[in-house]
Amino acid sequence: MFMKGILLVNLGSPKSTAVPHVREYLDEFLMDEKVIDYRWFFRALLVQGIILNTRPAKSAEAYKTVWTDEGSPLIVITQKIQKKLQKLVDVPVEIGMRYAQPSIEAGIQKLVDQGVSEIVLFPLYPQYAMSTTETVIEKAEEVRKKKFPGIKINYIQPFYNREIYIDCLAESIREKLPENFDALQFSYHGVPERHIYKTDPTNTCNLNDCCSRENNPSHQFCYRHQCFDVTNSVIKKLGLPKEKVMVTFQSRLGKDKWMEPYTDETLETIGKKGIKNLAIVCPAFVSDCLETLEEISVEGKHQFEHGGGENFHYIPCLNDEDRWIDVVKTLCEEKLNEFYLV
Ligand SMILES: C=CC1=C(C)c2cc3[nH]c(cc4nc(cc5[nH]c(cc1n2)c(C)c5CCC(=O)O)C(CCC(=O)O)=C4C)c(C)c3C=C
Ligand SMILES: [Fe+2]
Ligand SMILES: [Fe+2]
Repeated sequence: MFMKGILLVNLGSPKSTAVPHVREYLDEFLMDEKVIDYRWFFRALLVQGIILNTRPAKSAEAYKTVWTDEGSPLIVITQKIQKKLQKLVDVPVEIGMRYAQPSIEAGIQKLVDQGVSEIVLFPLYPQYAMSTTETVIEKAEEVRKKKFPGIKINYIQPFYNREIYIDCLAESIREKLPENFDALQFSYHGVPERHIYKTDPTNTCNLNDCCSRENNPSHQFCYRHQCFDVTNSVIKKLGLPKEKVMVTFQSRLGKDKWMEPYTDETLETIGKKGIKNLAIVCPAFVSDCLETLEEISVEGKHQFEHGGGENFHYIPCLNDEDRWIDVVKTLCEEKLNEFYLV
């Protein structure tokens, strides 16, 4: 009898806010060729020769502002999701991080120690990206082949267009929206434009109208399309007019051209254009983390106020809301059941 289990995978955080730990984490993260997709020599030159000289100290300061007594918000929230899900399913649930600890390997080992040989692995990213879903699957396959050749892994695909997820996100936003707002901004983590072209198997995405066209086969791997699709589906559910909604991309790094418009530049300018009351949500993240709690809630608020805005309202991620745990459960159970079919 094959025993099944679930591995929830998130991005990962440094071990602590100490600069050496942040450096170690950034080194692993940014030396991933699915994240900084230059050839090894140029990646090492950029990451180890330039970025790691200054960024760890700056990032460590940022992490200090969001760190809790229990640790990194991203990891603490992922653990909360694990605990709640574990109460709802009768197979073991563990977590693994793509970078740093607890690793994907440690998560699989914990499952194997409990007798599991068939794993449903859930990359906790609604939209597909080379730097998220793809690198998680690649890493898990590498670990499986090297260390656990006898186990099977079934991967949950990006769920950006699943109705249960859209309903859940829309309801969560509806509950948290302030009574009066001039605009609702959807701020997604950005990626370099090059990544979109690189992962498009059809070579048809022009980073513009193609992302909004219906049924283009490039959509399956187009992060940009998937971000717009989530936005459109959610605002339809909320009954919001398009004129009241903005989509922007945050967290860019380096000198490459990233997807536009940029969140920070938008926040700096919209106040003067008459948007005084802003609500902002970050649906590329299922759990709050440095990029939402510091970059948006704190820095983004300053940028908005600096540019003439008045009321800034950050809408938290789904985190461990019960309705989201139900979605996680449903998506996991679908994949668990597929094991019976093969
Ligand atoms: C949600 C999806 C994410 C995508 C897509 C993504 C791409 C991406 N990120 C970087 C560089 C950095 N990201 C950092 C933090 C970070 N990124 C995500 C998610 C996505 N990244 C999360 C959830 C977090 C937070 C982690 C935490 O511990 O809370 C950081 C580190 C922090 C910092 O120094 O700002 C970097 C660097 C690139 C280059 C990239 C695509 C190519
Ligand atoms: Fe596209
Ligand atoms: Fe990132």
